[in-house]
Amino acid sequence: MALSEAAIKVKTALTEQGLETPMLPQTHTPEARKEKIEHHMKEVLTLMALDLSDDSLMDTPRRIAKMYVDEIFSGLDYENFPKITVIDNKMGVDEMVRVQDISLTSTCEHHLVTIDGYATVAYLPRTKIIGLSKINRIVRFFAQRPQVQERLTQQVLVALQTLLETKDVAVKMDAVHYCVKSRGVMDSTSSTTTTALGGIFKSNPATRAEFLHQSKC
Ligand SMILES: Nc1nc2c(ncn2[C@@H]2O[C@H](COP(=O)(O)OP(=O)(O)OP(=O)(O)O)[C@@H](O)[C@H]2O)c(=O)[nH]1
Ligand SMILES: [Zn+2]
Repeated sequence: MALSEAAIKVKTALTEQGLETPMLPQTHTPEARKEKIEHHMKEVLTLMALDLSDDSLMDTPRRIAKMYVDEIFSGLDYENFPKITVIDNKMGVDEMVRVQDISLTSTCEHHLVTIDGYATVAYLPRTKIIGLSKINRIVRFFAQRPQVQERLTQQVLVALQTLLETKDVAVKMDAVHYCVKSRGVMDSTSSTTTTALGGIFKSNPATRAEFLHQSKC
């Protein structure tokens, strides 16, 4: 399947800015990927001494393969980039558009455990306006990869800057990392905030403050 024009533009911009996830070219179809992952997951679980002949565990390798390829890591494949609706700003909107409390689950690339949080995204329309749900879908696309929160925040910024043809975009994320909560340092209360500010959100203190202080997350 050919990639959409939006997917190609975003991928190119991320690569040029050194913000693309370290990835190899996709060499297998999704079905072939699932088969191979299932095979290797069987080995991993068997090495952990789990009895995969048990009826509750039997399908776990297949479930994990399907979950990786179709769900939590589907954002590694630009064929899954959301269909984007961008329209010309004929009505001349020039005030901040903000979508807040976008729920976000991702996966930490160091431990492959959950990152759970919220994103707030804002932009100042110039020539283009984007369908609101597409902002949530872009956040979700990049969240469905193994991630570090800083890169995820930047990827959403650059994707929107590219599609909206303006630098005036801001992204803030607040998330709990289960690699910090459920293992390792076992801190159950801390959360991490990251911001990526472009254009006027970076250069103008009032716009920056308006975004940072009014965003709930
Ligand atoms: N900057 C950043 N670090 C992250 C993120 N997610 C996880 N990490 C950190 O990645 C680091 C990996 O450190 P290592 O020392 O190699 O791994 P580890 O031995 O499992 O470390 P501990 O978690 O401290 O037990 C840890 O400090 C994690 O907290 C993220 O989104 N951003
Ligand atoms: Zn981690």
